[in-house]
Order: sequence, then structure tokens, then C-alpha cells
Amino acid sequence: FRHARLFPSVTATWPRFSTALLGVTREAELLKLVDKLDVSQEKVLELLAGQRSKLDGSEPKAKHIDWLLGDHRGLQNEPKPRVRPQQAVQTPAKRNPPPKRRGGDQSLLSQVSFDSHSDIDPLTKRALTDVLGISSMTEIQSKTFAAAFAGDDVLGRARTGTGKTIAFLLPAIERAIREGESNGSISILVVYGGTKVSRDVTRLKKRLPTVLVATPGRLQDLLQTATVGKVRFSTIMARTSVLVLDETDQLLDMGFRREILKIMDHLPSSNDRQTLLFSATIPDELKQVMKKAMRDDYVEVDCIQDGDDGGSSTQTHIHVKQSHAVIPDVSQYVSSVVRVVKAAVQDEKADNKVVVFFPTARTVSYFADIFNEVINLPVLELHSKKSQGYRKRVSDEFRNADGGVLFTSDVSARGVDYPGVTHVVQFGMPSSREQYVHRLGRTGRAGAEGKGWLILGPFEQLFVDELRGIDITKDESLTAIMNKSVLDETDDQMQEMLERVQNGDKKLVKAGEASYSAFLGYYLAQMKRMRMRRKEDLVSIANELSGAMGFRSAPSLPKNLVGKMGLKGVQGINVSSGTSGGGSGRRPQGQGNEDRRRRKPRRRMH
Ligand SMILES: Nc1ncnc2c1ncn2[C@@H]1O[C@H](COP(=O)(O)OP(=O)(O)OP(=O)(O)O)[C@@H](O)[C@H]1O
Repeated sequence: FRHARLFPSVTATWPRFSTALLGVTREAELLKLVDKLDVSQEKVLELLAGQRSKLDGSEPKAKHIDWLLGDHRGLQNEPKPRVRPQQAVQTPAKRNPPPKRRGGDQSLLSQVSFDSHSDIDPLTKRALTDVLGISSMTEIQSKTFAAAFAGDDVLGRARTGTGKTIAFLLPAIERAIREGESNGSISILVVYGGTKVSRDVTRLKKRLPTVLVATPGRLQDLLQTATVGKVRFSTIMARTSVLVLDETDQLLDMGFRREILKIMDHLPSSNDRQTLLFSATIPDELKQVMKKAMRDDYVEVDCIQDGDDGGSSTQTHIHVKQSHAVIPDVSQYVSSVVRVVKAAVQDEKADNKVVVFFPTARTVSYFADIFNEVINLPVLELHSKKSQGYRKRVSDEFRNADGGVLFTSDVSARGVDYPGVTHVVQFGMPSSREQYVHRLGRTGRAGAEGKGWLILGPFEQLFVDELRGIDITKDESLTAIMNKSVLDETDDQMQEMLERVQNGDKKLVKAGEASYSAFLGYYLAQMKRMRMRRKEDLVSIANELSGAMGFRSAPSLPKNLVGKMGLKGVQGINVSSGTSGGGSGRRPQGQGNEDRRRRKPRRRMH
């Protein structure tokens, strides 16, 4: 148990399945298994195929797996489906052929091949070529490997999607193999919040992993409470020899800094461990904090050439074309979202793979409902209000799909690898310039091409100034798309949406109300950046937006929420007296509970 990697986003773990194997009967049983294990059917088939390859053909279990896989053999050549909401389990089987690295800008790759490194274990080399289908190192990988493998501390900066994960994992794992720490096999355990701590402990008892991947909150929980056998978990962690902080800037920025520093107290001091820090964005003010986590002679590798702009140059890819546009009027907000998303799906070719970011989870949910219920364009929805199981299923489905649309919040902004994303659309100003860069990085990965569209409301146009040095241009064609003057199908759909809300459609009203209060919560915190002084001005924008959603009058907010938001007495705010909201014509009971239930935001990793 030597390596700890702290990872700020959810990383999938696959439940063990071999004990559940016997007694399974083909498709129906497979689906049961899928339900039980909370993984996609594709993954179960993949796991089964993996198990099969380890078994001798004469073993009864091998025959059973053969039979179970029977119907699914050959499916791997079928085209991948577009995403279908709620049907995450129905992606067809895929047997992990080395992925095709399509098109892509080869200049991302260095001249150095993995093969040319005598330090890399032959089996690792085989895995890189046969499983991942890669042979040349990317720039960040080639520039950091030697130092990291030699045990030096490394601070690495490279654009999103350029292979930082392998850059830190490969040397860490190879060192473990070389130093005999792995006993011949590398095991990895992933721990994160929203799951049972006891499950982590059971797994730790079964086997201490070579690599631990953890979110800070859960790791801290374990450090404080867990014992493995009779040994405290913190005692085991005190033997960690390599610490990796992926997305370092986020982990050492104010939000998580205290948790990370507390965790570091349990690890060997920086002189007695190796520390690898990687990120696409490293703001200057954080550099000092990062240096404190490393030895004095750390190696800095920067694959982003800073220009003449004092170090604030673009961290984005040259092959991601970025443009921005402003929604003509708040009253056109909803229709503009609909038109722009439709345009992204159809841009140049018919079946693009599009990731759409909204500022809050509730807004993601609201627009997902609009698209799935009213617009004839199914979308997947991923944000922090969904359970871990749901999020894992949806992200697996989107990862494996060739095309389709994912609506999401910042849970998908960093470190998430969905191959083949053609467009990233961001509605509303992101929380920072860095967050803009990371969200954009969901396209143009591994040298592929991509487009990034930033669509701002008229009240937040100033955000563009924060992107100075980034190659983003105003796009009049996007403005034209939002401004369409001839009546079309979208207008009919908007009309239907308005009528449904005004007639008290429970789902849309509830989602709209939650989105309204989340909008206020988010933008109240951004007023300074928008150079907006009066809360009344923000409330007036929110109320106009609620009108565009179909509300006859602004949704009312529970009194305590109004107080918490500092909106007491602000003109335009409707305060609900009882337990339900109010505002639209006919309103179902019991709304607004979501917001009342809201507690202090938890600083938990997504
Ligand atoms: N040497 C390589 N050759 C080709 N593809 C690679 C190579 N190394 C990594 N990749 C692929 O590039 C994609 C992006 O890699 P990865 O997720 O590690 O990027 P990242 O730099 O960590 O991005 P982010 O900053 O967004 O987390 C992945 O699909 C990965 O499999």
C-alpha cells in the first residue's frame, strides 16, 4: 500500500461480480445482474469476457460464461448508439479492442515511444499498445517520465486532454513494479463520497491496494475513523511513498485546501515522499502553496508556452475553435438554449457529440426536462443532485456513445474523459476563467478537433474580458441562430412549454421553480464580476427569465431561503407563507421543499 492519488472527480469502480455469476440465464439474467451491480450491460459483458479469457475451456464456469456471452458475440462491430435517456443499460457489447485514435492532431505526440523506454515493464508496454492502442508518448508524458520514474517531485502543466493521467500513473506504477512493492500485481482501490464507508473498509481488509484513488472528503473520513484489522487506516497511510494531486489547482485552491493540508499531515513529510502535481491551469497565486508541498529541487514541466502577456496565455487547444455570443434578450433565454443546442447537434454533420454546461445543477435538470418532455431531442443529464449509481451509468453511456447530448454542471468540468466530443457549449458565465478552460477541455482531447461555444446572457457579457489571451471570437452566426425571426418548430415547442407550465404541469413547474432559485443563488455570488450593484437588478432579471419559462408571476421562495440569500425586503421577491411555492397560474402543492431542504453547500468532490 504505497501510492495515494487524490482525484477530484468520481472515478468508476466495478463491483466484484464473480460470486453472482452462477445461476444466470442469458439476457434477462444479465439485466438482473446489471441492476444488481449498478453497471452497464456493456460493462458486465466486458467483465465476463475478461473472466473468460482467464479460464481453461474445460472448466464449467468457462462454459457457462461462453453460453452467457453467446448472444452478444459479434456485437462489438455494430455501430454505437446515440444516447437514449433512462436506457443506460442497453448499450451493445464491446470487447475492448484497442481504440481507434481517429483523425487527431499528431503534433500532440512526441517522438518518444513507450517502447523505447527500457524502464517500462514489457507487460505495461503490451497493455499500452493492445488495450489503450497508443504507442508514442504525448509531450507531457515524455517530458515528465524520466524525472518521475527517478523519484523526483514534478509540477506538470499541460493542456486538457493531453494525457496527464498516464503521465503520473505510469511512472508511479513502474516504480512500484521495479521496487517490488506490488508483489507482481498492481491493485487499485477507488474511494469517494456518497457510498458506504463500510464498503471501503471491507475492501481495504480484503487487500491493501498499490494505488489508492480518493476524493479528499472520503479520504479524510477514512483517516479519522477507519481501522483495517487492528491497524488504524492513518497508520497505513503514513507509509505512502507517492502522492499525486491531479487537478492540483482545484485541490489546493481555497475550497479544498484545508482538507488537503489535513490529509498531508497524515502522510510522510514532503522530504520523505514523492509528490506529483498536475493540472492544466496553475494560477500564479497558487504556485507558492504548491511549492510548499514539494521538495526544493522539484522539476517543473510546462507544456503550455506562455506568450508575451505576462503568463496568462491560453491553456486551450489550437484545434478547438472557440466562439461566443450573447442571448439577444432575457425573454429569449429558453428558446435560445433550444436553438443553440439543436444547432450544435446538427453543426456540419448530423450526429455530433455535445456536452452542454449550465451554471447550476437545477438549471441542468430544468433544461433536461424541457428537452426530454417538450423538444424532440433526448438528452442525458448529469449533476450533483443525482445518485452516484445514476451518474456512473449515465457517464458510461455517454462515454460509449458515438453521438448525443449530455447536459451537465461542473461535475463534468474536470478530468472526465469522454472520447469524441465534438462540441462543448457553455451557457452562462462559468465560476472562473480556469473553469471555462477545463469545461472546454472536454472536447479536442487526444489531439482531436472540437468546437467551444460560450453563450452569455445580456447581463453577464463582461465575462468575456476575463478570457483575455484566450483565442475566442464573437460569432454572429450564433446570434443569428438565437434571433431567428421566421416562425418555426422551436416556436411551436416554446408555445407548448408555456402552456404546460401555465396549466400547472407538475414536473416543469417544479423544475422551473428550483432553477429560478438556483439562478438567484448562483448569480448573487457573481454580482461583483458582473459589476452589478443592486440585488433588485438581479431579481428583475431572474423574474424576466421566469416569465420566459412560462411563469405568470415570479415563483415564490420560502421565507428562510430568502433570508439566507440576503434577499429579505428586496423588491420583486415573492415570499411564500406556507409550505408550497406560488407564482404560476395553477400551482401544485408542495413546491419549494427542495430549496428549504438545502443545507450549507458541502465541499465534497463530485
Ligand atoms: N500517448 C498517447 N497517445 C494517444 N492518446 C493518448 C495518449 N495518452 C493519453 N491518451 C488519451 O488522451 C485522452 C486524454 O487523456 P487524459 O484524460 O489523461 O488527459 P488529461 O490531460 O488528464 O486531461 P484533463 O486535464 O481534462 O484531465 C484519453 O482518452 C487518453 O486515453
